[in-house]
Amino acid sequence: MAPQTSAVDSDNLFIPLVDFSLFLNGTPTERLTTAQSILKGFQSAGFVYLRNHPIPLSTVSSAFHTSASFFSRPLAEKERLGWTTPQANRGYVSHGREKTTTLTDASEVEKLRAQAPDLKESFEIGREGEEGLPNNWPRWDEAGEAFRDFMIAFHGECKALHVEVMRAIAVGMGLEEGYFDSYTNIGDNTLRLLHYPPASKEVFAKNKFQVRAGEHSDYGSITLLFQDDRGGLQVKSPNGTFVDATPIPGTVVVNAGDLLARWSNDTIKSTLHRVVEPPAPAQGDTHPARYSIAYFCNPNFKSHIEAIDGTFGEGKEKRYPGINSGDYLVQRLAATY
Ligand SMILES: O=C(O)CCC(=O)C(=O)O
Ligand SMILES: [Fe+2]
Repeated sequence: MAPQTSAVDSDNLFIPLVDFSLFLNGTPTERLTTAQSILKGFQSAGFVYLRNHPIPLSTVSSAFHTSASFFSRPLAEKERLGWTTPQANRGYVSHGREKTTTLTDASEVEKLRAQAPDLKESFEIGREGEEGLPNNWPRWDEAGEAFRDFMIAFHGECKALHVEVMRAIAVGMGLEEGYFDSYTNIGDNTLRLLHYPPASKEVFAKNKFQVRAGEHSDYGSITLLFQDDRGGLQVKSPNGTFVDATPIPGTVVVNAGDLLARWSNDTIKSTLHRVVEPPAPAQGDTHPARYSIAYFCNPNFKSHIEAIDGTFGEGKEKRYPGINSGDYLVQRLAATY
């Protein structure tokens, strides 16, 4: 048996910490038991943490550095790369920051930003080569080119991990391991860089509803979430409380999205999560910035999603009609932007 360790074990929320190398390179028995642990994590918590995953830690670390240098650019430069439509779902998203654009003094900008109700900015990167939907790459000479080249490669590495996690789900379900391959091969996935700017303790103390990211579930198949060591991510437990999903260095947090829950006839859970004031003490009056990188995976946009074999029949009815993956995503994005 693969050892059962937990990343989170609180209030009936048990999120397993799984050694993914045992799925990729283990004995047939290790591969099977690892796949079963992963599936069980998605069925009970909707979340798993994977360690020893195939994306080198140095690559993840470079992704964070590259992201931080992107967000450190002047707001006006980033706003030129602005997100446009749910169909494109690419570009820079600033929340509650537009009013600061006329300020030039950095400390004034910082003060205003700390008071603003929405405490994050993001940059969305889609698949290269999707017809008519180019990425909004920055045109900042070498820095812009280096950013683009790095992120295209990182998108590809995350795409490969999506394929493998879906294979683990297939094996865990007792299906042929390539069952999902024809849904994951195109890579219609979105890489989202996230920056939660420094926020004063007071902003949170003043308003108990103040969060860095409001509670939500993700939309697609799975999300790969890389977080820094600040903390603040919380996952809703079966008891209805929010439990800290504490960062564990070297791991990637993987959670199931709504479309996978639907695809699995609700045997897999898509669980609510949010980002709140970090548990770590602020430096003086201010919490430092937090960075995270979310890679939202989807079945190929052209795929038709019908309940997975084995999740219905023998007294279990099919709960949802079939749906096109791309239409589903656009419909969900249109409701939130
Ligand atoms: O920043 C995080 O840790 C979570 C972000 C998230 O849940 C999302 O963007 O969907
Ligand atoms: Fe999320």
